[in-house]
Amino acid sequence: MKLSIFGLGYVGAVSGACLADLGHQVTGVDLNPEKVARINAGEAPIYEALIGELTERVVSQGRFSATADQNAAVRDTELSIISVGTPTAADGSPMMDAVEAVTRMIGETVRESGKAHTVVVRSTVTPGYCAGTLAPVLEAAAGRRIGDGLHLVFNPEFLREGSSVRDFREPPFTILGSMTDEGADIAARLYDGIDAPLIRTDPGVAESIKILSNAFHALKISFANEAGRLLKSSGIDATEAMRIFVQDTVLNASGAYLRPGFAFGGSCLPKDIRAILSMASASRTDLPVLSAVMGSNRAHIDTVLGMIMARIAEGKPRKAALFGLSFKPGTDDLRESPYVALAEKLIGKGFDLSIIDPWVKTSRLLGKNKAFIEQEIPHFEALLNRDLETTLAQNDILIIGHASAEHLALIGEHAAGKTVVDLANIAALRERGDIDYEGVCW
Ligand SMILES: NC(=O)C1=CN([C@@H]2O[C@H](COP(=O)(O)OP(=O)(O)OC[C@H]3O[C@@H](n4cnc5c(N)ncnc54)[C@H](O)[C@@H]3O)[C@@H](O)[C@H]2O)C=CC1
Ligand SMILES: O=C(O)[C@H]1O[C@H](OP(=O)(O)OP(=O)(O)OC[C@H]2O[C@@H](n3ccc(=O)[nH]c3=O)[C@H](O)[C@@H]2O)[C@H](O)[C@@H](O)[C@@H]1O
Repeated sequence: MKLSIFGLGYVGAVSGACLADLGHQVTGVDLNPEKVARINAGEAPIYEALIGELTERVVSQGRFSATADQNAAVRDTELSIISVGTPTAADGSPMMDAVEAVTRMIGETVRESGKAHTVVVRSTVTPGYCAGTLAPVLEAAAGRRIGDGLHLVFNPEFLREGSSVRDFREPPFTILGSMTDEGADIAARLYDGIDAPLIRTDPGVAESIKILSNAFHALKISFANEAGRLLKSSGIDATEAMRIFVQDTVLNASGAYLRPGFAFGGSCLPKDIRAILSMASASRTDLPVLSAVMGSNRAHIDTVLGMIMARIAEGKPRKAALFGLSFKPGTDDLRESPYVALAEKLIGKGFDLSIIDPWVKTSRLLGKNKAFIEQEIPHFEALLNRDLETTLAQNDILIIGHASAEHLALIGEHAAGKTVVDLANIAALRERGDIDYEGVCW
């Protein structure tokens, strides 16, 4: 199938390369010329496992290219995927401007061409949005009704950053929330070759499944972390309790997101919780549990800050090394990273902080990711990835968010006599008797 993808961020760049790999002819479009140039040079605009080599291969095979010419991309293809960003607006609701602008442009282009076209929305939207808001926009711009050679499908994406190519290839399910049967038939052809249950439903149900999944992930993490804080206060090993707890797959749906650890973050879970809360507020629906999730997450970061400040109260200098800055290992995405939040709090308390994260290379940061870290910690480049040996030698407080196996080995060599605040449950550190060790939930 010849298809276009609008928005070459995590979702668009990964979907574009993976769909090209499935045999489709893919044209990517982005407003950011650097992302377009990178794709055409065979380079992925994001940094994580597998995507670099996959992009290089499908671009060199001529199956994936990028352009800034939006109209040509629509004219030359039969289906357009929308995967532009939907960041949080000031009132907590997701900003739909980019989704709407792209939809309008697609509609106007198909009005001129007179050809059939299918629009597949992959960006996360609030329940009811496609049928209630986007369909009228598309129909008005195209000058035709949906069903008249024009289709609108909401097709949620479930990939996780850091494992996005694998997640694209092995999704839990493929959901097509289509306004027409023919639209679902056309969109289903995208995923020929993907071995996952294919579920057809209406757009509102599909939109709900996506946003509820993310809310449930955040809720589970908060639950596991609160369990961790509670059990630690009673001297009980939360890791062991939850290790056994998740073995119940009869009454508990899955063990994912239920291991106590550090706070959650990233560009999706916090954003989608805010989207749900703004929707609830607009409809005057009281959601006491979901309203508390972000507060619980912040309390978790403050608990770790408290552990570190307790050492300062004991006389240690305000100087620490933080391992891990991206929101999780295996990616350089810093957006709403809880490690950035922790770093910012420590800097605010006057710490001389060194940050080590081999995944984050300042020269590679782009777009919203770059803007986020520049706003949160303007001088981050000066703190990041100083010489590792020197950092380990000069810091008495080591905070382990995430670190490579190689770095963990070096940390182990330098840890004797130091304070280690472990957010990642590193057994090799936890089991040692010669360090001032404190785990976040154990
Ligand atoms: N990052 C993730 O793991 C996942 C994200 N999602 C959802 O997918 C959507 C996209 O997320 P990301 O890829 O992370 O966003 P992103 O912020 O990494 O990328 C969005 C891209 O859209 C581009 N863009 C904005 N307006 C445009 C326009 N008018 N025309 C063409 N390009 C335009 C931006 O320049 C940017 O490159 C969001 O709704 C997000 O909630 C869904 C599942 C997973
Ligand atoms: O809609 C989205 O954008 C995506 O959001 C999340 O994906 P992502 O944010 O990339 O990564 P996750 O692995 O879900 O991690 C999110 C946060 O939760 C934390 N986490 C994850 C797993 C866990 O067991 N515990 C935990 O604290 C991570 O460290 C991270 O801060 C969802 O999990 C994806 O299914 C979804 O497609």
